Amino acid sequence: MCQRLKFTRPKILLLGGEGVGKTAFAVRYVTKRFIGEYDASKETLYSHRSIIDKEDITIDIMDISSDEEVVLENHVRWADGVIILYSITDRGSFTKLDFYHAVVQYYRRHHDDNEHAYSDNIPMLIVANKMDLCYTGKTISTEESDQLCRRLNCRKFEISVADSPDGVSEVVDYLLRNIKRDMQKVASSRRLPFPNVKRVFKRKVYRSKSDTLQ
Ligand SMILES: Nc1nc2c(ncn2[C@@H]2O[C@H](COP(=O)(O)OP(=O)(O)OP(=O)(O)O)[C@@H](O)[C@H]2O)c(=O)[nH]1
Repeated sequence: MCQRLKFTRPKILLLGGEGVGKTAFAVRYVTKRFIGEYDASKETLYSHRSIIDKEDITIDIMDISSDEEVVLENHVRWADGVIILYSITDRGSFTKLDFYHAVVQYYRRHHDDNEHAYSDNIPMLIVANKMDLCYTGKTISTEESDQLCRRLNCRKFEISVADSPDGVSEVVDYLLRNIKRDMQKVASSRRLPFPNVKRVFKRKVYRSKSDTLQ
């Protein structure tokens, strides 16, 4: 179950190793610009208005630079969707994908908070960033990362935040549609008893009408 069923303000969390391009990704999405050097501040929340499938929404994107347990726990529970980035030039950041994936799953499934029920299956994507550097020598191959993403059951996107804003938009739009679909699924499963009640009620009315006619 998910505690938020309204798509008007979806929340996206960016995770990934140091220097993979999380801030560059968020700034690119919000401003369409790539400025090269970014503040390595602890966490920044970016808010951006956009039209998705004719809906006017505000998207919150959280960029955190900490692997502290409590920080990860709070933000994973805050999010409606997660993007895990790695840099194709940094094997350490690729190896960390398993860790972030496990952390997200763990904190969505284990909590003492009875007031909120969190969605276990939060939409999660993997982004291979810095594809503009793919010809420079030691990089993570597409085949290797495909294999890992299949095992983690995550959709992967290969982009270069530096090269163009298109990949970033494609990733965010894809995640937003998945968040929306999940929220609609939960909302309709909560509405389910009502059509059943209606059907039973209609049947009763019909039966009592036909009783009077006979
Ligand atoms: N070549 C190339 N460099 C990139 C790309 N995306 C980001 N960078 C560079 O990578 C460096 C780190 O980017 P950041 O956005 O600060 O990375 P981060 O993940 O937020 O880093 P931390 O907050 O320190 O964890 C910067 O120098 C960026 O200019 C890309 O697609 N290609």
